[in-house]
Amino acid sequence: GSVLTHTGACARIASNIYGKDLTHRQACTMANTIKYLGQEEAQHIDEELFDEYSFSVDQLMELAGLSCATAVSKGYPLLSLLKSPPRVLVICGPGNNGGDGLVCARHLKLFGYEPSVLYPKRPSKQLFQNLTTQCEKMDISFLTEMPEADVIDEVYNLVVDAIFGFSFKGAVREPFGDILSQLKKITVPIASVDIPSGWDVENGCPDGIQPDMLISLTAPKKAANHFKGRYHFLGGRFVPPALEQKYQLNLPQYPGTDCVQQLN
Ligand SMILES: NC(=O)C1=CN([C@@H]2O[C@H](COP(=O)(O)OP(=O)(O)OC[C@H]3O[C@@H](n4cnc5c(N)ncnc54)[C@H](OP(=O)(O)O)[C@@H]3O)[C@@H](O)[C@H]2O)[C@H](O)CC1
Ligand SMILES: [K+]
Repeated sequence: GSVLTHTGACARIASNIYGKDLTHRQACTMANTIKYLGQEEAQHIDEELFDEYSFSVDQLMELAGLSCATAVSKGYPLLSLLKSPPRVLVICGPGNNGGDGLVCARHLKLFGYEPSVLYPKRPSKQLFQNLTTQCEKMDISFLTEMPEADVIDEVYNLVVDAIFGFSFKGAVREPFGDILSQLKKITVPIASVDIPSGWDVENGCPDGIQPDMLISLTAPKKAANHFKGRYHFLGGRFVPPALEQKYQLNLPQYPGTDCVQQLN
């Protein structure tokens, strides 16, 4: 057939194959055929990484959190920040998404940012205690309560949302309802880890938070179809090729040795 530009290829896919009501972003996704995962599929892949491939949570969390800090440094470089010192608020939830946030905070500190962490519901597992100690020992401050939206806008350059990931279900329970309602009011950018918190993992949430950056880990989840922010990154470069093939993830090639790649 004829040689098509990227836009032309996406337009053809949108109109000829999948119907005319696709956005350019959706058509791109299909043209590149990277798979967007449902909730159960994401959980199966996660289990398989641990049970069949013998990874430990610590290992993958370290790579996931490093990816997040790297994506933040690409989207919001230190020299571009409007407020000095380069403060970043990292909000961590009670599961592994929150663990990714703690790792991200530690790497952001190493990159020269000044992260503060809000970690209101802490699991008793040793892993999370260790990650908390590592942050404390690096002089990362832990907040005792969620700042009001206007205070966040005044003090911080951006917020990393590591509250909920692919295991989120049902109506948001406190204290996270209050936290998310403040996040809906802020004007500084939000960078969401894996899924914008409070969004249904597959269907999104039209009146939820609207992050400026999404860092999808392993592979995007279906909710990413509803992401309208400026930066969509893929991170978590740890998927063994056989697992990628089994689930037909069709991950795009990471550039060189980078741990993240920008999807759009
Ligand atoms: N394979 C990978 O790519 C890896 C991804 N990682 C990250 O892990 C998360 C998934 O982590 P998981 O621990 O399974 O779950 P979450 O962090 O999404 O959330 C679980 C906790 O959230 C609570 N929860 C759930 N729903 C609600 C709600 N409606 N209101 C309030 N709280 C809620 C839940 O609480 P319970 O009381 O139900 O226990 C859990 O405490 C993935 O997204 C990645 O970010 C790994 O780091 C590495 C491998
Ligand atoms: K999140």
